[in-house]
Amino acid sequence: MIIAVDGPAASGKGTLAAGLARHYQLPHLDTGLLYRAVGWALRDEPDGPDFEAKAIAAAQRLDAAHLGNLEALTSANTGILASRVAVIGEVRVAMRQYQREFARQPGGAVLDGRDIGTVICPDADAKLFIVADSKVRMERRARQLELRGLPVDRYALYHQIEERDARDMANPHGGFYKADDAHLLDTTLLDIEASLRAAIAIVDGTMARKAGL
Ligand SMILES: Nc1ncnc2c1ncn2[C@@H]1O[C@H](COP(=O)(O)OP(=O)(O)OP(=O)(O)O)[C@@H](O)[C@H]1O
Ligand SMILES: Nc1ccn([C@@H]2O[C@H](COP(=O)(O)O)[C@@H](O)[C@H]2O)c(=O)n1
Repeated sequence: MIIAVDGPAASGKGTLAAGLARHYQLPHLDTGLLYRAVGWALRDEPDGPDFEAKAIAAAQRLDAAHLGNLEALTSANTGILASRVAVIGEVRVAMRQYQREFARQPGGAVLDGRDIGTVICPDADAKLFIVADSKVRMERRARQLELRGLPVDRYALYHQIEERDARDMANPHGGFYKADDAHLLDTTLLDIEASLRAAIAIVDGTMARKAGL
């Protein structure tokens, strides 16, 4: 079974995808980490003239087995860099095959990102599109950073999330929208457990319908 989980920044899609993977005992790929790894490779020259060429080269040599530096990869600045490299068509092409192979492994997989249900796995068995109010997303991200002992400027964080959303939604090479057959799940008023219960109910319902039950 392939489960596609998409949604904007800090909507909770990674948390839900990991919970679904545990529940259905499937491997999970956070595809945002791939883009973050390419963005991170460009951290020392974010405004250099060769940004695009270097991003493409970094994407083409990316070894997805080495996404270990989570502290650096999940920082807000790396998120911004990731959204900048993600608008480069050749970067997206270089990432595609790995994601599709991951999805097609025996038994299936859970993938979360922005274009899983639309571009990477349009035939996924179940698709979820996770949303939450921007201020709630900012507050969740702020608490996540505070738990890591990092200083948080909520005003800056809110604008970083908005900037990333705006760039992602305008991405001419993206498929950053809800697929027609994806189920919308708004987690604004749901905690993590309630969101996961709702997501499992959606997946079970989708699979039952497809099996004609
Ligand atoms: N329903 C929820 N209620 C409260 N907190 C949540 C909920 N869902 C996720 N969180 C928390 O919000 C933070 C962001 O969640 P998560 O990393 O899953 O979002 P994401 O959409 O994958 O983010 P990104 O796009 O930046 O990778 C985490 O600290 C997570 O524990
Ligand atoms: N399938 C995807 C996943 C991510 N991106 C880009 O990477 C940025 C970081 O992703 P997070 O999921 O970790 O927030 C994101 O803002 C997108 O620009 C993507 O293009 N496609």
